[in-house]
Amino acid sequence: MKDVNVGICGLGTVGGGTFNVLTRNAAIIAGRAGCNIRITRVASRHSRDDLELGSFPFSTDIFDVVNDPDIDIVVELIGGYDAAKELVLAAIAQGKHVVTANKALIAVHGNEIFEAAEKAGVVVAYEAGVAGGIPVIKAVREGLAANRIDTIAGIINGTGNYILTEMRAGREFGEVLKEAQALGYAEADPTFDVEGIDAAHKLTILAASGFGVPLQFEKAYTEGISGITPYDISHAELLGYRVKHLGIARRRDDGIELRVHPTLVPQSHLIAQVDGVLNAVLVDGDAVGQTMYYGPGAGDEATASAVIADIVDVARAVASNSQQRVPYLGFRPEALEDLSVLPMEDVQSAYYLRIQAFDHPGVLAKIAAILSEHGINIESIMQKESEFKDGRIPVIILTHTVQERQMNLAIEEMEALADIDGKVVRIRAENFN
Ligand SMILES: NC(=O)c1ccc[n+]([C@@H]2O[C@H](COP(=O)([O-])OP(=O)(O)OC[C@H]3O[C@@H](n4cnc5c(N)ncnc54)[C@H](O)[C@@H]3O)[C@@H](O)[C@H]2O)c1
Ligand SMILES: N[C@@H](CCO)C(=O)O
Ligand code: NA
Repeated sequence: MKDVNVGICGLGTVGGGTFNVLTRNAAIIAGRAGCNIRITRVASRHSRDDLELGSFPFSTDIFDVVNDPDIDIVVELIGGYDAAKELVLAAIAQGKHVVTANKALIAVHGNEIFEAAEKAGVVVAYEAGVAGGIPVIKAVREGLAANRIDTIAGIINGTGNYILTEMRAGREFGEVLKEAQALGYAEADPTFDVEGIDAAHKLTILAASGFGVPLQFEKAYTEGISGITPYDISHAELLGYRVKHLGIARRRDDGIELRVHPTLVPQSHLIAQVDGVLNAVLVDGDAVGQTMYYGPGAGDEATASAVIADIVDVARAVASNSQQRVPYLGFRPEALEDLSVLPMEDVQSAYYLRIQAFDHPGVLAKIAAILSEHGINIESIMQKESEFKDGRIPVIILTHTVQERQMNLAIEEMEALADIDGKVVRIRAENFN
């Protein structure tokens, strides 16, 4: 059997997991790949005493991997933008294939990287970057190749889902975030998880590869979970909904909705049942209907599973000298459609609203009149006995689907009423029927 040589850059959570699984399952993997996949070099800022690294060269300089003429595949697991981009472009320039788990890099610099890789005839594979161990890029680019895909939505950040799940059980945000960091789930900068930036990176990649459009991360709408209160989580539950942090991409005739935000989903929907570090991605194709992909979204060996699946794909091509490639974004570059991301005001959604009203006669009628003027229908309304004993009563409303522009105007008018205290809390809601 032929040898295919792999160099790993970055020996942290994912690098360590990749090393361990490739070593432990070498025979199984060789049987599937039809070649021996050998780690012949590792580079990282620090070595790891807990790994049995063996006799191959280890260095602290990642460019030692790129410059090693014997290496066929460079595995980028350092994370971040600048050094990773330099590394990947240098590998491509040397005619080496690249496997990465770095969704930030692909979402922000992917158009440029893929163009360079196409010219050089090398693969840049990124399955581990999207929904961790779930083979969702494989599903979207290959398994669903027959379909026109119009909706991709799901829970695509493990850390955020872990936090929301634990908050539902009454735990405190900061404490749970620290736990997710200790478990190796969180990004180097955990605001990427909590503020939805990481989910927006992944959604950008999913939308591009599912819809066949260029990567447009800078136009994604991103709202995090740091403003979600236990009060709204429990009141959503009373209404039969669960608060989840979702990425939602919709292809419409006039453009693409690309948005990450906390979302109410019916408790009965499969997505509502996805807890902890697990992720789930729902894909709606015109031929197949709705399919859902579920599994661990982060963690060392779960993510390594996806890294190695990409290594196997590339190794098969290297070992058989094949020039056949799956296009980077599922579609040939010349077939990508010039469809741009819609402004958030054009997005359509249902809404959960929490309004702190003073207990004045007629206040409910005024709220209803404002909503009605903007064509917003009420699905249900709940007026709570004041828990604050200060004359304010929370009014909770669930609306039908409406354009965000209309909702913005209605909220502005409600907040201007003397009968209403402070800001109206708004959380979007989706049914995915
Ligand atoms: N942790 C997860 O569950 C997970 C899941 C999917 C994708 N990812 C992605 O995988 C990548 C790695 O994440 P991680 O959690 O393993 O991070 P990590 O911080 O645990 O590991 C990164 C490693 O790279 C090394 N490194 C960083 N920059 C370097 C440089 N310039 N030169 C040499 N070494 C350098 C660090 O010393 C560290 O050992 C990131 O892009 C991340 O977004 C992580
Ligand atoms: N920080 C990311 C890692 C997986 O991409 C998450 O929690 O989902
Ligand atoms: Na994946």
